[in-house]
Amino acid sequence: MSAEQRRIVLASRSSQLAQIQTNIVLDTLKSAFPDRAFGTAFMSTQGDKNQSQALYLLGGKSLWTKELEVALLEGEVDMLVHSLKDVPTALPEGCALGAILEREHGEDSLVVKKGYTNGGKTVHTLDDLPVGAVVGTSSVRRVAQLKRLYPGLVFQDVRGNLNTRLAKLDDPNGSYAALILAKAGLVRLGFGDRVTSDIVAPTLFHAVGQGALGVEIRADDAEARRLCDALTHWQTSWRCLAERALLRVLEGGCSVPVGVQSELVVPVVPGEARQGRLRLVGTITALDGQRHVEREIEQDVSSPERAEELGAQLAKSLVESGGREILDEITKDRQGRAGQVEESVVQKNSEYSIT
Ligand SMILES: NCc1[nH]cc(CCC(=O)O)c1CC(=O)O
Repeated sequence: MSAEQRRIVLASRSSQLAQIQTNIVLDTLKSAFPDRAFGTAFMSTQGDKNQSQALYLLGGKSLWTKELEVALLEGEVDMLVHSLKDVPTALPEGCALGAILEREHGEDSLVVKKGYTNGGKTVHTLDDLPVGAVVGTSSVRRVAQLKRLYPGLVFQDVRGNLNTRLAKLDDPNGSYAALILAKAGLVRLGFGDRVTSDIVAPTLFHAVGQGALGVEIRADDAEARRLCDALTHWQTSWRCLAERALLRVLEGGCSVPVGVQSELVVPVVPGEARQGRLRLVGTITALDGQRHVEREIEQDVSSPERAEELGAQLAKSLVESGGREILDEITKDRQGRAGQVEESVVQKNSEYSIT
């Protein structure tokens, strides 16, 4: 290895979860390329700065990524480590997804308040909660899907980083009986023991890309792309590319009530080219939970492009079976309520140091 090799700088948001995720990628790269030099940079984004406005009304799809992309395109950093679910389906000109890492937990989890009981009975699942119990989540996807099945529960917004949210939950004077959070985030932050139960499909379809890490690079950076190949888990990648293709057709970000479930069954045939049977389920739910469309597609795929085609095909089927009306209604509602929210001009973020 030559000494002139450039140092590769990984960057992410400065939240604790983002830093842990960046270090996961850093460690993987270091062990795959022990002779190379790597650095990290952490910065805050629009989403971090605006903690009071409901995510649903903030609207912008690039809340968590824009400032980072500016630094990437200016060549100050080389790889952005994101929770894939926060990455818009359309990337800015010059940016590309270099890697998608293995998804260990795609599902959502219920976290019940410490010491909370329903009339003396332990609460394990949503079914054990009493009518009127307050469940905290800031995701319209979760609220829409769960309102439909649990009309007796009260869903309330909760913001802040995970530590803040858990503190709000456990506050003896607080109003939440439980929270719903992505399992992946809880586990990575070391709060896996707080998971009371998982909430999975068909009760709750998770978000597109949930639980997987994505690495964004400059589209023309061949070296970064090569390093990314060592990070990619192709099975997760094909599943997530299909999920993202579905969302791209629906023109939504992480703040639309679109849920998915995917599975790639790979035949055990040593030496054969990559292939598998991809099953993808997609859902669109009205914000009040009254209408819900659910469609499924299953096919043998032998390339990521084919997986994406399947996702796009499923999106069309969702749109044609009532999804279009639900999405149009949400757009109208949002335009009415968020008229005053301006997309702020994103400037270069100078409050970070590369280490
Ligand atoms: N925007 C929130 C967000 N983005 C990624 C995660 C968790 C990690 C993941 O889903 O990969 C979370 C928190 C949550 O939804 O509970």
